[in-house]
Amino acid sequence: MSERVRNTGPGNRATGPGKGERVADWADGRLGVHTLAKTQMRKVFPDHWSFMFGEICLYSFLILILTGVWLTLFFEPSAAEVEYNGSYEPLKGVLMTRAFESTVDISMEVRGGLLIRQIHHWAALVFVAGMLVHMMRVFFTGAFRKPREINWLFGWTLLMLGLITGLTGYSLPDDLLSGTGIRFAQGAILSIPVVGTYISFFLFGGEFPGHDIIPRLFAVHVLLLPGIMLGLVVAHLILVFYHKHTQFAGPGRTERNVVGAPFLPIYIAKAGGFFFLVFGVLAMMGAIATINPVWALGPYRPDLVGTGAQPDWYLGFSEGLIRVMPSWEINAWGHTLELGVFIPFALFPLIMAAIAVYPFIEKWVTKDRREHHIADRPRNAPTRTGLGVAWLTLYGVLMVGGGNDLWATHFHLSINAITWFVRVAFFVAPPLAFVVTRRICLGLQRRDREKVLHGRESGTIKRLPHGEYIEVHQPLSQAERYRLTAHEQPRPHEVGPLVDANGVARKVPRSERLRARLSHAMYGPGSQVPKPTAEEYRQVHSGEGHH
Ligand code: HEM
Ligand code: HEM
Repeated sequence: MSERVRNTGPGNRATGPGKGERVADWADGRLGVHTLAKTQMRKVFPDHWSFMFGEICLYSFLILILTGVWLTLFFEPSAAEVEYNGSYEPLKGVLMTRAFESTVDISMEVRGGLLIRQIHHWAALVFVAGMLVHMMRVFFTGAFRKPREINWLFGWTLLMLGLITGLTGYSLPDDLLSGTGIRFAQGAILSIPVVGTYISFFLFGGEFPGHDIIPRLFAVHVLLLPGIMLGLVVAHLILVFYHKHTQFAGPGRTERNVVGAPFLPIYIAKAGGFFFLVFGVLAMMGAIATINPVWALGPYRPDLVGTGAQPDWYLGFSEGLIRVMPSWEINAWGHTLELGVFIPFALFPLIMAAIAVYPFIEKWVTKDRREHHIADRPRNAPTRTGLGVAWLTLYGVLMVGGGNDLWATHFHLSINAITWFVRVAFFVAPPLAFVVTRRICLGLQRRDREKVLHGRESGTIKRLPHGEYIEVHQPLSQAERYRLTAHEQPRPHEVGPLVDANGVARKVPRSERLRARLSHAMYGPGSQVPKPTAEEYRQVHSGEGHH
């Protein structure tokens, strides 16, 4: 016992450094980890429930890698045709690709195979959902502002790569549903003017479906995209560390400090626990909720399409774009331009790109070059919040379009009526959502103002001696009043007088006028309720002192 203590302990003057210390010294001399750990491990992270979404992305991504590597041990990305002879009776004697057969084998023969497959698929759905919610959290709190614009772009790239990784994974098992997905993608590629056919032949190694696409998608799915994503995730997290996390306004919190718990030991314990929680929930979903039962769908055949064929949820909006688009087609000089497919195909990246460039547009409008480490409350940026909700509404409307068949069968509606509803809602719903959201934000700002000036409604009604009824208001704490009034209320940008002092017309570039107009939309009188001033507060609370 005493031997062990002597060898592994910190050591003393008589015995010199302990073994553990020597190993640590050796490693530190080569990696410099001590200095790194000393500066980084005590890094402080602020706490808020919405900061958990980034962690959900991270953990589901790790779970995808773990389960994905396991799946590669059994999955065979081969389009070679085989006759099924496994244990699942209904498929006996059916011709299929080896890819499909190996997926059925993973589900039926490999011990725990179905569970891992299902965890992988559920994790993919949660991963993309996590990214969308995390992105919207960052958007609504303005956490993309300087210095985090590049990290916003890293994140956005992760989202795009996540969508493609999901699509390539979904296509691997070569069941009827995934084959339909590949066919859909090929149709979209074919619609590209001039080069569409060439690209399709290049990707598929000849006519659709061919023998090459599954092995190619496999390499892309298990190696190329996860590799790039892993690198980007590391870069993303290094930047989160480097910039420090944003925090919500509160007493003692400034643009120059971070108030929260240290990474080690508090955050690492919380994060570790949360990882297992996410893993546990995904394992439970994988265990109890069937997802992609490929054996019931059967192998892919180019001449068949199953009813109710749907992509995974996150691609529902691209499906919607295609389904609701009128089938416009132009035939000229012996060529066909398939606008009914090409326009939606081109709109898809544009809708996504709008979100990528937003921070730069906002910066151009506000001309704000300062760093921002205090997160906005969404209500205090009504125009931005309105735009975010409008974007989400568009996404939602298109998802309804993508599932038009399911809406029709489940709610006994006409599919044409749904298609027309989506066509109209595509143009009407986002602006409507924008206006309604802005009004709600302004209403909430007004409520904050009331609360600061008059306190919180207590629900207690009092009758005064002269007969008047009043509701007793409880004053807010000083900390709460600070929280509700800490935000800035910038003035909109003005173009200034259009004639100079000598009465000569001043040239104002069109871009400047546009900027001033947008700036008014963001910060004009209709976009923010003036927050109470100290003078107003004093007036309300001087003398009469009650509600
Ligand atoms: C694989 C996907 C992703 C992972 C693993 C990930 C992970 C994280 C984590 C753990 C944080 C710190 C905690 C938090 O704020 O939630 C964070 C912050 C951040 N993420 Fe992501 N993220 C991903 C995707 C995205 C996307 C899609 C965007 C935006 C388009 C984005 C933009 C940001 C920004 C700007 C921050 C800094 C936020 C702040 O300081 O308030 N991330 N990310
Ligand atoms: C970013 C992350 C990833 C996403 C979104 C994703 C998504 C998917 C999806 C939706 C499927 C279809 C599952 C099914 O059969 O129902 C799939 C299959 C597959 N994935 Fe992934 N995956 C990811 C990462 C990985 C990684 C890192 C690997 C391996 C290193 C991997 C290996 C596989 C394999 C071998 C299959 C085919 C087996 C099967 O379908 O059961 N995946 N993936």
